[in-house]
Amino acid sequence: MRHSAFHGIEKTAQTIDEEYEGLQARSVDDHYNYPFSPNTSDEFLTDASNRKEHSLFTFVSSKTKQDKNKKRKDKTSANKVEEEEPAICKDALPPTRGRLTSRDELDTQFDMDTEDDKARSKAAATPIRQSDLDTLPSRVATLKISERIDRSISPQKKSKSTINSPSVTPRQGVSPAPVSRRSENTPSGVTSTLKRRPIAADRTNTLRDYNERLEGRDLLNLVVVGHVDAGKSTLMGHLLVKLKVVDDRAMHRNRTEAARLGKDSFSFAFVLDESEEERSRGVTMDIAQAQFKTKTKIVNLVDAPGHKDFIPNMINGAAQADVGILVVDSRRGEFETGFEYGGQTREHALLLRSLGVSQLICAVNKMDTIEWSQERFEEIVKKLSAFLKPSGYKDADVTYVPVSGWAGENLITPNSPPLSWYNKDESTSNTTVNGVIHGATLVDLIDRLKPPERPISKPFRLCISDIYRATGVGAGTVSIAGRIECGGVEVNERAILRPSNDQVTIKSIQIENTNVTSAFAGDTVTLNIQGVDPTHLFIGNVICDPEYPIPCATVIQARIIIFNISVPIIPGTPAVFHFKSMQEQAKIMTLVEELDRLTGELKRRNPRLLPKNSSGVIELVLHRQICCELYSDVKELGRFMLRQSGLTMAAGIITRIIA
Ligand SMILES: Nc1nc2c(ncn2[C@@H]2O[C@H](COP(=O)(O)OP(=O)(O)OP(=O)(O)O)[C@@H](O)[C@H]2O)c(=O)[nH]1
Repeated sequence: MRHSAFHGIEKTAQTIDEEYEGLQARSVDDHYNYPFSPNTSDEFLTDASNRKEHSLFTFVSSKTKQDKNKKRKDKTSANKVEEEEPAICKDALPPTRGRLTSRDELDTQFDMDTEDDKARSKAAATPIRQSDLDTLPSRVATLKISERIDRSISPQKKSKSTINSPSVTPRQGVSPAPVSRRSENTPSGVTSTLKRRPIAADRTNTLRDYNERLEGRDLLNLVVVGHVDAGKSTLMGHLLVKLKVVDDRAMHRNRTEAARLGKDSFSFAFVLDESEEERSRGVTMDIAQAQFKTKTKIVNLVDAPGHKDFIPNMINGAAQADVGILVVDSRRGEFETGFEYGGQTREHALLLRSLGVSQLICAVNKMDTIEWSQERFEEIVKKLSAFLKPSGYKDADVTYVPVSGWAGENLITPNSPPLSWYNKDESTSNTTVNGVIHGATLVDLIDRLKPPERPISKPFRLCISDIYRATGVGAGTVSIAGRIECGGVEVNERAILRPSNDQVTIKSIQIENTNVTSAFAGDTVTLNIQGVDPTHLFIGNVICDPEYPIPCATVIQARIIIFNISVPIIPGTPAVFHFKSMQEQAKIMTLVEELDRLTGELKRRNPRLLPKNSSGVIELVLHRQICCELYSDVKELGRFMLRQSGLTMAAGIITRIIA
């Protein structure tokens, strides 16, 4: 199955290409000296509506692998990309110089919810003034969300032409009214919300079915990231072919299509890059999904785009992942472009860690082009590990493997002659030296990944990442897709949509286009639901257990780690709040505390600013309600990222829901 996508993109292919070439051509010095205008003032966002035409990506829609044209037609919603893109390619994140940011720091700091913390939180509950909220620049977000729903969900808009009609008036009858800032549904100052839901006796059977479905394997959600053109899609496409997930006929079609477009070298990438636009440009633009099995794992694969323009889509994919593969191009100059000169290698690795992914396989790709050089492989391993460790990845959780996606070498079979230095002999194989397990193929390394804990005994929560118009499942049914974050759900169960509170019935559940009777935490599913008003449905909404509804919030307190930003964060700093598959306009209203980055101890209360590479507690106001949990309750629904001007400012966790 695939929820790949295509976009209505307002930027031309030419512009993307020019920027990409510019990126490659830029020297180190150019990169570091490039003029940078961070746009941290309100002007940046209030002006955003005027710049709508310049916004690169407004909509994302989806299709399935099996029937993409049909799905495109039926598609009922699209993800929006809310990023304001900078005119420059300066990396959001720093080159390797000392400490950058550490997810470990986040985890350790974030796990320190002491009494002192609670007292601090209480003291910090500064009231938010309405005038503050009114100044929130929101127009762009509002327009985009409205259009998306307008185009996709309302039943009268069936034809593709209507869907794309520019005459659709944003907000007409579909956009929810701006939320009241103190929702009656949300208890003020929530510090813990989540109770364990006892597993009902009648669920034991479905749990047994669930385990049978996994055939004794572990379920793993895996995202593939890396700089543009590192070879992610080719690598994973070829792996799917080798694992016979893609049959010969389909591969033959890909080869013919690639030849027709004059892009023969992309034939394996076409396995995952299915949209016409992706194929003709040779660039992945949105995430693609597939599933494959190894000896010990059932892997839900997400292939993320590498180009910097598509980082929001990459975040969307990474938000669903438990583990990651970071693909780097081993060619001299190409690795450096992605890693050192403002490419996406570092940013993707850091974003993954910030999203909670702690296990990483680094696939050193295109080894066929450098004659499988041991020296070069070791040089790249050294550079990557010097960066990944201070970024929060433990040595034991990172492995490195030399591969060729194009040649299909070292994916599932070892012992290729050029890799004799890697395979060595029996005595040295399977020993780990600095993250290199001699003799291990890519699939071996996937098999070695530790499965994450699945919180199936917590109340059901599914954060919607895609919305379709359901077909063949009865009138009034809508299909939503997403990953179940916790708990489980069964066919015919009732659930509630938050924040609208629509009561819904789960009519059917699909995993990989197959109907199942139940699904549990970790499963990526499509639910066909009845009873929902389609105009209430938005990406980022949560379908949850009606007895234990998820809290909604517009004002939260959070602990953040700040990246290598150019301008310090001050009260009033606007940001785009990236949370699961959604983005929302936000404003940092109050700086509550500055914390010691390493120990998490209080450095000062009410600081005037939070500088780069620091850590602090902030209060954040969101333009619209989001459904979230405290990090201490459900990690996946309690962490977020703040971006601005196309750059990542900070990663954070929700410590308190204020309103
Ligand atoms: N020689 C060689 N070429 C490769 C290898 N892997 C990928 N390529 C080529 O690299 C180019 C880009 O490959 P893609 O798979 O589209 O790269 P990508 O990382 O998925 O690109 P984006 O998703 O757009 O960022 C294609 O021309 C591939 O044929 C490899 O192992 N060896």
